[in-house]
Amino acid sequence: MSIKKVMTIAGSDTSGGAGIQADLKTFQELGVYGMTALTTIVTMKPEGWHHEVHPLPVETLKTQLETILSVGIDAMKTGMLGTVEIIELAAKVIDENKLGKVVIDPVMVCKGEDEVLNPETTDAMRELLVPRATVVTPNLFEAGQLAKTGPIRNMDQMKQAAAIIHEQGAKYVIIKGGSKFDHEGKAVDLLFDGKNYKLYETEKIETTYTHGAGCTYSAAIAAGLAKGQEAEQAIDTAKAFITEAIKHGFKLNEYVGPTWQGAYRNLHKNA
Ligand SMILES: Nc1ncnc2c1ncn2[C@@H]1O[C@H](COP(=O)(O)OP(=O)(O)O)[C@@H](O)[C@H]1O
Ligand SMILES: Cc1ncc(COP(=O)(O)O)c(C=O)c1O
Repeated sequence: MSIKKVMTIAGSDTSGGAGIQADLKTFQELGVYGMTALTTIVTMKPEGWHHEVHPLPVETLKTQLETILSVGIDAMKTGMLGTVEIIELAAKVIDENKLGKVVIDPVMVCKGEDEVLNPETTDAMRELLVPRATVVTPNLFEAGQLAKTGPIRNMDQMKQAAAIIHEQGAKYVIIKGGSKFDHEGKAVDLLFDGKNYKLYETEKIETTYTHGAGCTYSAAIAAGLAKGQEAEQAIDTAKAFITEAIKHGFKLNEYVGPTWQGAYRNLHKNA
């Protein structure tokens, strides 16, 4: 049996819910082999759980990429990149290795944190990574930033932003309405492939335990692409996977509740 290999270029979430930790758990659950190129380490202050970001030297990232690419990969994803230099490096690696199955999760801030956005990294993401994406997975806020439309409040604005981001070069754009978008009480994501819009509607799960949802979702898409699925099929599975993981999100401490990637396997145990 040949196991497909996926690379994630992302940050380490020391609390285990998001970042490369979420990516690796998702890869494992979906039957692909994960390899990690770490950009940064995020720690949380026990009092108040404020995030502190500890970037790694770019040279260390380069060495990790060399290691992974010497093995070879079937797909890749990006998560928290942090600096323009790292975004440039990711773009270079995609080009030099002719990587064709690329999921870009344009992480801009951590959930619940009011970090100041760095406009330069947003610009670099828009100009260097969106054009190289097979699938780009912005949440509502990130979609507004990439498309430069400002806040997205209704379906027309969501469609407009998706079309603009597609125009920037991504083959598939999926904007995650998630819990923040109000659409008849449903959690709605919008997929645009340049021709058609497809709506993913699921029940809105009443929970705040969604830490790592975005990372998990994009990792699941990358796993599907690695296995040879078409983008839409990979997104269908990723949506079912994340919905189950959110349903089984749990309280880690008084500040945070991660999603549970192990939930999907139970759904299929008796199938
Ligand atoms: N409360 C919820 N109920 C159902 N689905 C949700 C909920 N929150 C997020 N999702 C889904 O989880 C996935 C990740 O979305 P989101 O949490 O918005 O990403 P991010 O972590 O990047 O902000 C999307 O498919 C979104 O629709
Ligand atoms: C390393 C890292 N990557 C990504 C994220 C984004 O997480 P989410 O999937 O909840 O949007 C976080 C948030 O804490 C993080 O620490």
